[in-house]
Amino acid sequence: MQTARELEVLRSAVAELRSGGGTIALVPTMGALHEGHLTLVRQAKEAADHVVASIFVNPRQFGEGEDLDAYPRQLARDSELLETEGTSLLWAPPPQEVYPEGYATNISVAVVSEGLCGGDRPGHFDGVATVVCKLFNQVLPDMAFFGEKDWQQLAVIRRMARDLDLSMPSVDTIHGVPIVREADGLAMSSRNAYLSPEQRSNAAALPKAMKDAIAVLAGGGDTQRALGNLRETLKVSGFDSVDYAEVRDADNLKPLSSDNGNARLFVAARIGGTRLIDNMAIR
Ligand SMILES: Nc1ncnc2c1ncn2[C@@H]1O[C@H](COP(=O)(O)OP(=O)(O)OP(=O)(O)O)[C@@H](O)[C@H]1O
Ligand SMILES: CC(C)(CO)[C@@H](O)C(=O)[O-]
Ligand code: BAL
Repeated sequence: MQTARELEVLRSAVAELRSGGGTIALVPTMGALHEGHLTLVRQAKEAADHVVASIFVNPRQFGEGEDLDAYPRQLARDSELLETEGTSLLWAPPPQEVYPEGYATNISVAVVSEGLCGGDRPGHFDGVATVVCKLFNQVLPDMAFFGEKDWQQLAVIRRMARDLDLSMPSVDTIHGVPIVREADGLAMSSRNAYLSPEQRSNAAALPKAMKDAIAVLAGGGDTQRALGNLRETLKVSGFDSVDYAEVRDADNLKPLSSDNGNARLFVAARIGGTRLIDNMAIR
């Protein structure tokens, strides 16, 4: 597996892969890889001839006071994991390669970015859309893979690809991969590493409380009452606060009645300083 840290090197490595005539799948990440990321890589490998993975902790998607500096960086370990999975090329640029002196462009996707994580993290999805558009243009992949853990992020990226008429990849080849969970149900996330053993054990209350709420909602129970109970359960289970617990349309992310077949439950909650997110279909 080749690692590129400069755009020029990336472009010639991608051209080399292309010269064999095969297809390319891109898997964008911020590193500190876990089984969730590796599942994306495996699905990408099944779908394309070559997998290009990126590792870039994108400063533009972190707000003031967020964990940009603390975010785990473990490039050597991540490279080994990617190589073992048969990744062809790793794109791991330093920040100045992505945002050189004078960089001035922002991509902002309205509507799907509003509320949920977009409400709690102002500017976050501008940062995501901007860097993902750049990654797409840098690699020009035939397809790309993202996790459904970050469901709103996936909706933002698809909206951007549709609105900007992107063709490499086109919106139809932006694939979502179901959430990979730990044995106790907690969605895998690089930020789980911030949790103390006690917090980690308490964190399992999040998927459990969501499943309980879904059982009530799918049975026709009152939405506000079910969401209120979910908030209460999280608080008594060791969570410090709940940023949001909402039912929304799975596709356009507009608020939706829980008896609609396309309804999905979205929750973000904090345990110590760590913010965890999850989402599940209501059915
Ligand atoms: N548990 C998971 N299941 C499926 N996909 C995942 C999972 N965790 C992360 N991903 C996906 O991997 C890609 C890279 O995500 P990222 O590097 O931010 O990891 P993360 O674990 O989500 O980290 P964070 O803790 O910052 O949320 C994204 O498309 C994300 O949705
Ligand atoms: C898509 C992404 C790599 C953009 O920085 C990031 O938001 C992530 O890892 O989910
Ligand atoms: N996994 C989404 C990236 C972020 O939280 O910044």
